[in-house]
Amino acid sequence: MAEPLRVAVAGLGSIGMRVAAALDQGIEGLELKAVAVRDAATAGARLAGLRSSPVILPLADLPEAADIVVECLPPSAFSVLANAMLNHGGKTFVVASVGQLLCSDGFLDAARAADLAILAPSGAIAGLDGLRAAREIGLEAVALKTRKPPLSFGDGVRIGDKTVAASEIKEPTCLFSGSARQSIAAFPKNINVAATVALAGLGADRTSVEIWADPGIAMNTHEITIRSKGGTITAVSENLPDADNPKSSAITAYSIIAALRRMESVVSVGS
Ligand SMILES: NC(=O)C1=CN([C@@H]2O[C@H](COP(=O)(O)OP(=O)(O)OC[C@H]3O[C@@H](n4cnc5c(N)ncnc54)[C@H](OP(=O)(O)O)[C@@H]3O)[C@@H](O)[C@H]2O)C=CC1
Ligand SMILES: O=C([O-])CC(=O)C(=O)O
Repeated sequence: MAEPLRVAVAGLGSIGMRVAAALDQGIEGLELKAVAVRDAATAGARLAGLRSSPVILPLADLPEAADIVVECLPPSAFSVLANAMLNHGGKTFVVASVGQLLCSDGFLDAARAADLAILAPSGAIAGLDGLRAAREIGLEAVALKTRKPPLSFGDGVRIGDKTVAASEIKEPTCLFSGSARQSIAAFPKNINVAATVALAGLGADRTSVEIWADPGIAMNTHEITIRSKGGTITAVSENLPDADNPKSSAITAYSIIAALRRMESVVSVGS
């Protein structure tokens, strides 16, 4: 039997902790070998419930220790890991902070040159299967409308050049309208899904995005509308905010776990 592939998880927050726990529970063909945390003093508590004993390493050392590195970091920590991945060709980089792929100039070209495989799971959005097919027949327009409860943007919500308390937003309020690239710059922790849609479809500048804070909803809601020569697809995801981090939808971690499970499965459905 082949040796299991070694997996490292970067960042043990709301998403990373669930991914590490799933690997610990067992995903065929994969083995949790290493993790990176911001503060080593918290690592013991985070790893206490696991059966396996992954080594705790600095971010930049993860690529050496693993065949697959799963990034679950805040956007600000992404580039340290991404640059380290470039020095380790032939590995797989599974990315949660997908927006950073649009922000890092030249990273995708460098990854191609380094034979680095980048995998962006669907995360908090559904409908990418249809988007991929529509791209093949001929895309005409792709639009993403994201609505979240005000608290999903944090205590302070940015509206134009002002920041207001989430509790002060009493009606649906448009926070942003523009391209996917601009949306990531404006809301890096809230709209990675725009980058995922852009990469699968019309690109960062031709994918249009609206972001709304809506006190009337409880779910992080993403609606994607795809117009192509094959017709129109509309897909709506209504996601529970993650209990540990309401900016992120709870389903996101499970999309990464599902992507890891697919790597070694005999049948691949819906790709
Ligand atoms: N693709 C998608 O559809 C989605 C993507 N996301 C993105 O996924 C990413 C992870 O989200 P989430 O888990 O909710 O975020 P969290 O803030 O819950 O977790 C991030 C973790 O990274 C840790 N960390 C910070 N700096 C470092 C460092 N230098 N080295 C190692 N660990 C570090 C933090 O440590 P500490 O706890 O000590 O601060 C924290 O535990 C974010 O960028 C988020 O925007 C989110 C939702 C959907
Ligand atoms: O989790 C979500 O609903 C979406 C999100 O934060 C992101 O795309 O960054």
